[in-house]
Amino acid sequence: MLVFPNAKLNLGLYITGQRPDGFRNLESVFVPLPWCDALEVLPAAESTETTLALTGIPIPGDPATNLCHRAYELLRTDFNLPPIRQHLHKVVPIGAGLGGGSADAAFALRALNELFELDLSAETLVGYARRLGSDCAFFIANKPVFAYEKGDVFEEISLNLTGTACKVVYPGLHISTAEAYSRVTPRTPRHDLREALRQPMETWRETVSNDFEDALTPFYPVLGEIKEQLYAAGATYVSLSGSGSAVYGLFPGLELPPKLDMPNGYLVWDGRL
Ligand SMILES: C[C@@](CO)(OP(=O)(O)O)[C@H](O)COP(=O)(O)OP(=O)(O)OC[C@H]1O[C@@H](n2ccc(N)nc2=O)[C@H](O)[C@@H]1O
Ligand SMILES: Nc1ncnc2c1ncn2[C@@H]1O[C@H](COP(=O)(O)OP(=O)(O)O)[C@@H](O)[C@H]1O
Repeated sequence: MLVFPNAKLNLGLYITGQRPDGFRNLESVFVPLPWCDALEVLPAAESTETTLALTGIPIPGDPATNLCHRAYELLRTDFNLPPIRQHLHKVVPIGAGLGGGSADAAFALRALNELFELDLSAETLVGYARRLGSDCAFFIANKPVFAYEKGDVFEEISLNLTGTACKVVYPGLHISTAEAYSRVTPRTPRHDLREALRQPMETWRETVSNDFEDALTPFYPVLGEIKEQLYAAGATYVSLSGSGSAVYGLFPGLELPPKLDMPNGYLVWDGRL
């Protein structure tokens, strides 16, 4: 089975409080971004070992800790799964705030559910996904949601950005999620996010922000430079996604975003949501 795990964008992100379990409470809107990896999941012969082949962008860390493998191991604790062969071709940049690793894990859970006819409901898959990472559960239903608590509890929203031209710029900076959280002091959001997003996109620049962007830009000024470039190119709304370092611009009304020259080593995605 071949699946294409997509990335996500955060529209607004507020760190609202410290939790007793050490994590932070947050509020954000998650939107699917069709920048995709490719993941193949196949049953392997009974006598062979489970394998994971990795191509594309190199993923730091031991492959045994790869989220695709961890998704399989998690289901194997509850179900009698045969050995499998997985091949992940990595395209979405890592540590970019685009949730690529979490998407791989969620799509692996979904693929295993189908391939081995486990008949797990979306709700049950969400339960497994939560155990692999806070972002992971989003990719089970994979549609725009208002996320709160650890970013793993969702409410439907009626926001529709389908077809909006979008440019995502990843400057090659790997910012770990843990580092990003350590730089933010929780506070009450100045604007109600759902209410702000109901207003015309032209107003979002003043009312929709990302607490990580404010905390990280002084340490990584390149984030501010990319933001200025995207606004100068005509974007209506620009923001850091998640904990960075990818910065995106939305260009409603255009077929595709304008071309921009970026330094070598930057990865750029142009397309429509
Ligand atoms: C910041 C967000 C926003 O969408 O996305 P990314 O920028 O990573 O894509 C998420 O909260 C990232 O969630 P995820 O990437 O799944 O993080 P996890 O693996 O669960 O946690 C990594 C580390 O981040 C911190 N963490 C994470 C989530 C949270 N609500 N509070 C935290 O304090 C903890 O230090 C934790 O050990
Ligand atoms: N399949 C995977 N793809 C990307 N990163 C993975 C994967 N499996 C494990 N990881 C680990 O997850 C971390 C980055 O996760 P990712 O979702 O790409 O970033 P972010 O949370 O910033 O969006 C890295 O430390 C990486 O080693």
